[in-house]
Amino acid sequence: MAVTYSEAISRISNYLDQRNKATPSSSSSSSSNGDVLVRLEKAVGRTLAKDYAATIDAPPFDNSAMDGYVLSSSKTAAASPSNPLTFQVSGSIAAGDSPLTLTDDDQDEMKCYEIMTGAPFPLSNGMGYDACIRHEAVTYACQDYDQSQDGVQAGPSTSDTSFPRAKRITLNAPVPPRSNRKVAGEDFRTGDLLAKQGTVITPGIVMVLSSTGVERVLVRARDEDEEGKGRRRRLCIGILTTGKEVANNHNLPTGTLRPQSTSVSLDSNTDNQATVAAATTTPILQKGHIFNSNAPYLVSTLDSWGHEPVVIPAPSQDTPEAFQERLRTALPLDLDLIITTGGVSAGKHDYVPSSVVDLGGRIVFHKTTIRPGFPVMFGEIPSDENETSGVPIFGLPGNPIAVAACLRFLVTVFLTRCNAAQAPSLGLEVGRLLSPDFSARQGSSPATAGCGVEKTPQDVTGQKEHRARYHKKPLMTRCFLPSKLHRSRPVDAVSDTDERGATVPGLDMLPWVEPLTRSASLTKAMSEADCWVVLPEGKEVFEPGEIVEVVSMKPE
Ligand SMILES: Nc1nc2c(c(=O)[nH]1)N[C@H]1C(S)=C(S)[C@@H](COP(=O)(O)OP(=O)(O)OC[C@H]3O[C@@H](n4cnc5c(N)ncnc54)[C@H](O)[C@@H]3O)O[C@H]1N2
Ligand code: MOO
Repeated sequence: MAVTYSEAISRISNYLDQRNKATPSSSSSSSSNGDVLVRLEKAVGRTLAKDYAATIDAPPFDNSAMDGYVLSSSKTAAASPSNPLTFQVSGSIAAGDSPLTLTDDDQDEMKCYEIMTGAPFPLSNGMGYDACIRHEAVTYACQDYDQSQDGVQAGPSTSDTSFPRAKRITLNAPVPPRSNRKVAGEDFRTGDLLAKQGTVITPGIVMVLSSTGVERVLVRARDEDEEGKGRRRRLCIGILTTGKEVANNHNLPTGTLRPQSTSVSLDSNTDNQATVAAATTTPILQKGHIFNSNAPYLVSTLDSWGHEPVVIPAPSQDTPEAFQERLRTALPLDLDLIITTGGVSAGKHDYVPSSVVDLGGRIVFHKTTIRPGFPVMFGEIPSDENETSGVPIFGLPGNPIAVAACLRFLVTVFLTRCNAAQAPSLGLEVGRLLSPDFSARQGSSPATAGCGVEKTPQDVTGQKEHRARYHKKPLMTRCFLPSKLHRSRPVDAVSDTDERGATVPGLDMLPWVEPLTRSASLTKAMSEADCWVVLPEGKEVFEPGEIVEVVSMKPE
């Protein structure tokens, strides 16, 4: 059962109340002059010394936003409760698989394939399987169930949504064309400028650059005094990313990042161009794979907050056994916290929560009514030796913006309550909501983050321009939207009057906030965002000009 955001926070606090933990600290610094090449995840707060453009389309291929079934939407047009349509399940497509090429047979008959979140859509000549339906939205004939195989059973807390093994599925309603399909290039296209020379690097920029395969960046030199961070206590935090589709391009140093400096000074280098070129060559991406943006995002953010991220090598295979083995080998590192990404929702390979249980640990909560980040899990696995308390573990969803939201709004609660180290204050302020036209930026990606912009009735008839749109979200969900803060009034902002046209004093003093995306996977929006807009539970519709909570994303 999903818990509310406030329940999730109080469970984290209660969990920590029951522990009494201290953590050691360490410090280091390095110095250099001239432009330097530094590892991307060490570059937050530094200034870019050159432009960075995308070297691939992102996502690189059309892929599924949900765990479910991929089929031809046109064949579902006649489906209704009185005319249920049955589809044969021909096979399964996992994230990391090469895109399947459909046969004529596949296209002619009432067939479908299981497809997992992030898995490539099948290739076809035009017609093809264009849409995915979530597995929770189909029905199964009883004799088709076989939950005893395939490691599908995911433990007590996930049994409600584990992926059934079925030979046939039945639909009672048409599937809209291209549903739940994330389209190649909808985030950004090859050649798009992702970050300009002179920009101060934020974790959001780390996210977008790493999703195009950048590992090191050229930055301006500075006197590295580490901003006094060494005086603060740090938590040692293990980072483990899962998913066989995630290319292991970011050979992030395993173990702590602190002791070594990976920067290369170009000041006295006679072969600067060649060095930069060699360090900025994009690694080759296999079909069906994506670059890992979660690990660099987590490492860089935690590092900039003064913690000590430790990269745990990715599991050798995408199996529960290999994942559990990695967790076991990380235990002697004496970690204060483990953060994993991916594998927590409803797919066949989503084994993180069940692995926590299999390792003898416990789940404190799994799923919260937040978007993005709904499937997030928090729990504990037993420690290595005779420790009385185990190692706390956050299982964050795989979608990069869900990772960012969960880090900011759940993991920071843990850090603050642990108190040892720096956790950024929420930097709360309020701003007035702008309702931009998301469609310009969203491609055809579904609103996996659960919040969208809808037209008012007047807008639908074409009588008003887009500022008449409003934000709509599920009533009891809390939404976190990566947004841009405008200190001066944007041209298309609504007026400072109330519904009756009366001027509201003081309203013109507030900044404006422009949500940039409602998707959980568009990393480019994260690179442009400087704050989060928080849309609370209990309210579905947010009008343009409405006052909302704003949380800064600026590096501390
Ligand atoms: N049938 C359903 N499908 C999905 C549901 C659901 O309720 N029913 N929930 C959706 C939501 S919400 C989210 S969020 C995602 C999260 O799923 P997982 O945590 O299991 O994550 P994955 O499936 O492994 O990956 C999701 C997505 O993110 C990409 N990814 C994974 N790791 C990385 C990385 N290190 N760097 C960049 N991108 C990464 C991955 O390729 C997928 O596209 O599930 C929905 N599905
Ligand atoms: O809740 Mo998931 O995090 O799309 O976005």
